[in-house]
Amino acid sequence: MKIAMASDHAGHDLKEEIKTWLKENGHEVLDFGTDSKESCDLSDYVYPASLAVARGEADRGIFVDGVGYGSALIANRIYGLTAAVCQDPFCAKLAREHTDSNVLCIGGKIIGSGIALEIVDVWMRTEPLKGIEKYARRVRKVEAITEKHLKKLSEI
Ligand SMILES: O=C(CO)[C@H](O)[C@H](O)COP(=O)(O)O
Repeated sequence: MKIAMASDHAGHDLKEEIKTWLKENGHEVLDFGTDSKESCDLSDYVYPASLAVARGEADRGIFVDGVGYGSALIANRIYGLTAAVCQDPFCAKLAREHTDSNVLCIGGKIIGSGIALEIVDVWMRTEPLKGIEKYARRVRKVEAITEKHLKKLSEI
């Protein structure tokens, strides 16, 4: 898969570790920065990476900041993106199976690299349970809310 990655200073080191893991496991990474631990503003990196996912230039996104929420906040404002903050592999499994997330957000200040790589591994391998009606229905309802409140990129 082609994965768009982004971080701020707080997520930089973990982003680099995840990037290495993804490449070692046969994935392509589009790295939108940041490139150092110098203090920066998350949206400068997560927004362009989010657009890459929304445009289909990447299959999914993995964003890393201090706690993960800022990245999800930004990504979930973009049509077509469904970002989940995951703090353990169980969250990652359900974020794919139940809510079909296409962006994973992790907090570098709260998650060690060992558990982070487990989260990424599970999230990358897990498919949505589209055959189970209750999950499919819930995803459709979220899509209906999106249609009502978010603009498609082509309409902006
Ligand atoms: O976690 C974050 C957003 O979800 C950011 O990484 C965090 O807010 C950065 O804070 P600071 O500039 O104090 O390191």
